[in-house]
Amino acid sequence: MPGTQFIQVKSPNVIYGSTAIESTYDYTECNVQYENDRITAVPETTTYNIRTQTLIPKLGVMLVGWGGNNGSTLTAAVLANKLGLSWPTKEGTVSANFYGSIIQSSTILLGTDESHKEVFVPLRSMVPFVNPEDIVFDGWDISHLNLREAMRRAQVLDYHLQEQLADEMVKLRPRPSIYDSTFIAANQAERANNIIAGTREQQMDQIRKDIRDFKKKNSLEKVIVLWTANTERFSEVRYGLNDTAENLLSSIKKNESEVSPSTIFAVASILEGCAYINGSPQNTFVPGCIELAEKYNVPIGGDDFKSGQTKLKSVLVDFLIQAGIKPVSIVSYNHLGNNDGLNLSAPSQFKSKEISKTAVIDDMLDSNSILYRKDERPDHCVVIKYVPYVGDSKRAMDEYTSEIMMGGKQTFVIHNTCEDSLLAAPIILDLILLCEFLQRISFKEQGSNSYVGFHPVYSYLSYLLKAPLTRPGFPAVNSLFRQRYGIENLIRACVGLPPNHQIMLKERIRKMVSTEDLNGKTTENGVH
Ligand SMILES: NC(=O)c1ccc[n+]([C@@H]2O[C@H](COP(=O)([O-])OP(=O)(O)OC[C@H]3O[C@@H](n4cnc5c(N)ncnc54)[C@H](O)[C@@H]3O)[C@@H](O)[C@H]2O)c1
Ligand SMILES: O=P([O-])([O-])O[C@@H]1[C@@H](O)[C@H](O)[C@@H](O)[C@H](O)[C@@H]1O
Repeated sequence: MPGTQFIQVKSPNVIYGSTAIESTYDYTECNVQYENDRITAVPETTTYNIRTQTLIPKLGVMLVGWGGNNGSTLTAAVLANKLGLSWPTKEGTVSANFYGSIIQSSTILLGTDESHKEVFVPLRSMVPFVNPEDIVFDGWDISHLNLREAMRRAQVLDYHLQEQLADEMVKLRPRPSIYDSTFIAANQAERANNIIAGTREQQMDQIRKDIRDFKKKNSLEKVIVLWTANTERFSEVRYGLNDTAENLLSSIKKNESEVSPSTIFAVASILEGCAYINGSPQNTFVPGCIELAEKYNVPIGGDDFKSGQTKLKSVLVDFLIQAGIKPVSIVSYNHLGNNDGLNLSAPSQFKSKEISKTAVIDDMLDSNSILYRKDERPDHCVVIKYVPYVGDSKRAMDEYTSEIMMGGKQTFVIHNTCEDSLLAAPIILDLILLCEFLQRISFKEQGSNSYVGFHPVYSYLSYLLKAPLTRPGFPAVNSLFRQRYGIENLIRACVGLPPNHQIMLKERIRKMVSTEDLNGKTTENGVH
């Protein structure tokens, strides 16, 4: 398989310019109409000119919760790859890699060669992405530990790797952050020694100042802010508080206690023109925050990294229902011993996680009215327990029971050890790289004069998130492979390639042979 040199598409539908790839793409969707008891499908094709800027910006990433297990692990992993580190383990020498990142470690089906062999190429070789090793990291944490101490506290990475990274990681120290003890578990209070004092407006102004300072000090062209801090309880959504952008800004000015730290970070990022991604399950994006992002056209995405137990669920339930098998009972239990688990041991914070872990199958259930009556749901139970000894090595145990033909039952019992931060770190990296890439794409309908970008709610990030935030009025898709196909086929569209349809006619249509091949006589239709 070729290295990661860029794949060139040779077609009249794509031009590789010095600063952009310009493609012409026939986008076809199928509009469904209901007429009494009849359903009608009406295909509709729109031809777009797609422009993908190819100049890669100097990118800065500011992590909220930088000193946590995920934040310190991601920072360490990128640094280890940048330095090309290897380290001894009891199984032998391990080298730094980006396994678990679809952009860094997955491939895409490009087509078939002359021997009909399918050719897969690195996803990142189709269009330019930021090189993770060029990212400049910064961030905030309510804990004052530097990243070397945080990495040690996390107990995620091997000792010999930590030792090699220590001198660089010790230089990184999280900025003071916004702490509100009413939003995260009381058991987090002892960590909170690195805090911005003042009103919500003063705190937001400091966050905005931090972003500008980071950008200027590192001569950055683009900054993305990502929340990987602890799970907050849900904020109340209330008329006059956070239902509109204006009311949300006014509530911050009035120091309203129901405006969460995560929403303040989101507002600060949007006002600074920086994309904001929420890696936790709380409802950071209250309606007023979404409206603000739309008003300033600043990308937002969330919620809650899809890293382990739920990621598997979004595959298994999709497979079962698409196979015409009816899941009737799903029990997802896990225990973990990291600080996230400690925070989640509090009821209000667990509730946020329970919502995101439970809602992930709704779109799949609604997709099959043969198996499920409207609003019929399987028993679905989510349990999370805090067991300090296992640390970041979360132990997930699932039982899926389904009805099969003629009253039969099928039951899966799964034990799934999810190394939480080593699964989440590449997810966070992909959220950053994909979010940055999406900002470089614009569309022009043929015949119109101007190019437009994506709606600021980046639902392409859904593949990486348990509770996908979508544009108001549009449904969430949780099926993992449908989410992945959306990303793949967007990338193909950017270089003028049609979607991967999997019909494979070249193999499956009977071969039309020339009449000379048969018996020297001309037959009517030349068909074998
Ligand atoms: N596989 C996974 O690890 C996974 C998957 C999905 C979601 N998540 C979510 O990601 C988040 C981080 O997970 P983690 O394992 O790194 O947790 P962690 O507790 O190790 O790290 C969170 C960090 O955030 C800090 N923090 C808390 N409130 C803050 C604030 N207001 N401002 C700045 N910093 C703050 C804490 O001091 C801590 O260092 C959690 O919300 C978790 O639910 C994790
Ligand atoms: O992503 P996933 O493994 O389904 O869900 C996980 C939870 O089950 C777990 O308790 C916690 O470690 C993480 O925050 C993550 O959200």
